[in-house]
Amino acid sequence: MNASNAVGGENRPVGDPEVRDEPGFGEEGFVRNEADKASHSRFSLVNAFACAISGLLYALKTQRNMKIHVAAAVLAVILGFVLAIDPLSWAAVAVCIALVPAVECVNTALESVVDLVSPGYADLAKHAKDCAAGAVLLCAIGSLIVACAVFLPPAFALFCQ
Ligand SMILES: Nc1ncnc2c1ncn2[C@@H]1O[C@H](COP(=O)(O)OP(=O)(O)OP(=O)(O)O)[C@@H](O)[C@H]1O
Repeated sequence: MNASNAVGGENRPVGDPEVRDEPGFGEEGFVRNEADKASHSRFSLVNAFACAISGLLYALKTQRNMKIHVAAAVLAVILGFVLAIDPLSWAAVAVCIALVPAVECVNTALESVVDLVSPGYADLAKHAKDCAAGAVLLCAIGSLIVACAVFLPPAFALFCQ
């Protein structure tokens, strides 16, 4: 299947120079096609970071769950300082803080691709989205267990002394 887009209801290849200048393709109409990838001419490390940050911001803006993950991460960091957790506990908290939003980003990416290729109902689309949501749920449950293991003992010690 050829990569294409539907600006203004038309389907044209993403490498079409006219498409690059149209709204909806980044502020500078930035789109990479196969020729760009082969030449590596237009894609610096800064571009790569900018795209990654743009993806994180997109997920944060559009996904309610992402906002919840970020709020939980902020709460975990505050609790970590208040309860003076040890370095190993900080490492466990840091892994959870990175892992859950990362999986949510992958979930968001998968939802976007599914919506692109299957705008109407399809059993496979349902399974794909449900599995991705399941992955987020598993990570969130694991992180909750880690949070209980890390924060509950020092919290009890603090309030029961
Ligand atoms: N094209 C489709 N075909 C079949 N079922 C779909 C389709 N799109 C969505 N669904 C069903 O609706 C659910 C919610 O999909 P939606 O795209 O609204 O994700 P969401 O509300 O952002 O979910 P999440 O909370 O996991 O981010 C999916 O898990 C799936 O069961």
